[in-house]
Formats: sequence, C-alpha cells, structure tokens
Amino acid sequence: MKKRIELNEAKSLLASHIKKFAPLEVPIMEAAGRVSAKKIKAPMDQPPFDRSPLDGFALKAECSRGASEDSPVELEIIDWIYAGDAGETKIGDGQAARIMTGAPIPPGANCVIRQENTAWDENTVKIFDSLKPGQNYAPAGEDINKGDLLVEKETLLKSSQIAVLASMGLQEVEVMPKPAVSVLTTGNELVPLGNDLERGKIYNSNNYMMTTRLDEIGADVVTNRVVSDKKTLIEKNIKELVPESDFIVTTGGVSVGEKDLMLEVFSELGAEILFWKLDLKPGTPIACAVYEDTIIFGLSGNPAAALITFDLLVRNIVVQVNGLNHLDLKRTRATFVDDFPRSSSTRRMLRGWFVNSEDGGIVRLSRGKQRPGVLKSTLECNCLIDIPEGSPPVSEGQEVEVLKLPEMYSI
Ligand SMILES: Nc1nc2c(c(=O)[nH]1)N[C@H]1C(S)=C(S)[C@@H](COP(=O)(O)OP(=O)(O)OC[C@H]3O[C@@H](n4cnc5c(N)ncnc54)[C@H](O)[C@@H]3O)O[C@H]1N2
Ligand code: MOO
Repeated sequence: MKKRIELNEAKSLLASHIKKFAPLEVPIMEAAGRVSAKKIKAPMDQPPFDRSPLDGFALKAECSRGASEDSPVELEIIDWIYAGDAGETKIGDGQAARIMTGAPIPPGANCVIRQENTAWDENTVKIFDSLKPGQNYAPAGEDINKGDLLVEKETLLKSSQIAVLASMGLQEVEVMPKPAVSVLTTGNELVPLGNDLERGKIYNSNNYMMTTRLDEIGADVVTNRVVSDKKTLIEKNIKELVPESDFIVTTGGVSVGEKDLMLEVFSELGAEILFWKLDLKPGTPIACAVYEDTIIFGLSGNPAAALITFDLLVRNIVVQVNGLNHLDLKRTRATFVDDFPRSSSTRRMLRGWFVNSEDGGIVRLSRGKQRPGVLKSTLECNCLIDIPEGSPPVSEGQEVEVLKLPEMYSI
C-alpha cells in the first residue's frame, strides 16, 4: 500500500485500475447529454427526394421564358401536390403542378415559381416571372448527403445531433456507458433527515452531496446507504454493493481515530489498497482500493475534504468512463484578489470564486471558513485555487493556478 502520495500519482493509479467498459445502444430520445461511442455517417440523403421550398407551382423553366406581369405565360394545372404526396405525374410543356412547401417536385419539372408571382384558378395558372432551371428547387441531399459524417466519436449529444439522427431514421445510438456508482456514508453520529438531533449527532449531508454530485457528472447512482461505525456492517454493505457497482464512494472513517475503520475493512475484505492519504489539504485522509474490479473511493467524512477529493479524483475517473470531459476541472491562471494569511507546507486547495476578466481572470476566496469541515464555503465556489507545497501566505495581486468547475456552477 502506498502512503501519502501526490495527487497526480493518485489519479494515474486510479486510472490504471478502471475496468473495461463496453459502449451501449440507447434510444436516441434518451441520448441527450451522453457521448457518442463511434462515428456516425449518414445512411441516406436528406431530403430523400427533390422538394419544393415554397408554396407555388412546379413547371419546366423553359416554359416561363419571357414571362412578366405584362405578358404572363399561361400553363395548364395537371396535378395538386401536398407535403406527403408522391407527386408522380409527369409535367410536360405548357403544364404545371400546384405544389406546397416540402412536397416532392414531380418528374419533368425543374423549378418552382412562388405563388405570389402567379394568378390561378382551378385549371390554369398565369406565370408572371421567367425562371431558371433549378430555381426554388431543393434537391435530394440538400441538407445531408448519404455518407456525410454526422457525429464524430466522443461527441456530446445534444438536441441538434439527436434531431439529425432522427432525420436519418436512426432509432438508437451507441453511447459511452454511465458507470454505476454506490454511495456509502458511515458514522455513528449520522441521523436521517426528519429526525430530531440529540447532542453529538448531525444530519448526513455527505449522502446528499455525493449522490447529487455524482448525478451532475453523469454517473448512475444505483444506491445510497448509511451505516454506523461497525466494521462488520461496513464490510457486509461493501460486499453487497460490489456486484452492482462499478465504483463505490464512501465517506468517513479514513483517518487515524479509533472508529476510522475503512482501511481495516479494505484489508479484511482482501481488497487491493491502492493508497492511503494524499499530499493535499484538505483531503489528506483518503483511502482508495480495488475489490473485485470495483474501485472504492474512501473519502474523508469532513464535508469539504470529501467534496474536494471527489472533484479531483472521482470526477476525473467518472468522466473517463462516460466521456463527459467537459465536466472535469479545467486548469487556468488567475489574479488573486483576496488575502490568505496562512503558509502552506503541504499542497493546498482553497475554495474560490473565479470571474473572467479582460486580462485572464480574477479569483477570490469563497465565503465561509477554509476548513475541511465547513460546508458553507462550498456554496459559492466555482473553482479550487491550487496552492503549491511550501508556499508563503497568498496576497492580493498574486498570480495563482485555478481548477475551474464546469460552467453549471457559475451564476
Ligand atoms: N489525530 C489526528 N486526527 C485527525 C487527523 C490526523 O491526521 N490525526 N486528520 C484530520 C483530518 S485532516 C480529517 S479530514 C479528518 C478525517 O476524518 P475521517 O475521514 O476519518 O472522517 P470522520 O472522522 O468519520 O469524520 C470527520 C468529520 O466529518 C463529519 N462527518 C462524517 N460523515 C459525515 C456525513 N456523512 N455528513 C456530514 N458530516 C460528516 C464527522 O462528524 C466529523 O466531524 O480527521 C482529522 N482527524
Ligand atoms: O486534510 Mo483534512 O482532509 O484537513 O480536511
């Protein structure tokens, strides 16, 4: 077991233990927000037939030669074609078909005159304009040609992509899988919402934080359980959750206290412990293990420490599986417009609020104390400020590295 490792080492260690996931087919209506697993090429032309872009009359352009308001050309109307009709009557010289937008252009016709430039009755139409072949004529494939690349591999599927797939008649699409994740919060002090709090007890905020955060990054939260600090109970629950979970996120019991049982549980299960403790504050106590192909992230019970290690590690691993890379943290530089008076012997992540500015970006500390157990400071937090090991206090005007959360956390 590795002890007190660097964040980057922890990331690659975890990444090297991600099991193989197979892509899956889902109905296109359920594909929004997921990522395509392969390239998709057009199986057909769209539109599939030459069609009229206007309400008017389809004719041979040659028959309109010289037509004007003063000397209109008169044509016989031999068909009425609405959108959805087959429109197969051949148009000859001196003939036209009444046609509506989206209807197929009949054989023989090579243009459409808009109805505003005509006058008609039941049998004949007067043409007030001279047209060229191909005028007001949407050929088959005008939108999409058979064989066109519609969607690249690993594209985030949104409504536009889904509509394009629908226009091709494609009912299903192959997408990257959603990992199945279980949440297991531990602690004798935890009380379910709705119950009174006796002295020493707290409500279980981690359960809600972890479950909803997983949901936000496109994981499939299969279950969330709460257990007391009892080794046999934690062990039993992990054993039950493993078959249905690609990942398990636990909180609590990873430090050095007498009820910090997670490491012992991992050992007794025979799990491969990847590491215990990170060179990072908050978030030093963390234990990650692999048990029967399931990665278990044993996060700290301290809410802010749990959240920060979630964002740095769990988020990164989940998006490698579901392909939602835009939901991972993005590194940038910013000017610090606040004051953090403590020096940092260990690498430190401060909770911050980043705002774009003309020369790059500015960042301040989020409101609330920068303590590992302080949840309020995560309320208005859209980034982590990455303070390197051995840094003196951080003062106003200093350049800092920032790990930005996805835009959805910005106001
Ligand atoms: N002697 C030492 N004590 C501690 C050390 C150390 O190195 N030596 N490390 C400290 C640090 S840093 C942290 S962080 C915490 C980590 O503790 P655990 O991860 O073992 O977590 P717990 O002890 O179970 O809980 C910590 C804290 O969080 C509260 N908590 C727990 N679960 C929840 C929950 N589901 N929802 C809301 N709050 C929760 C819990 O009541 C505690 O207050 O250890 C330090 N100690
Ligand atoms: O390192 Mo603890 O994780 O301060 O919060």
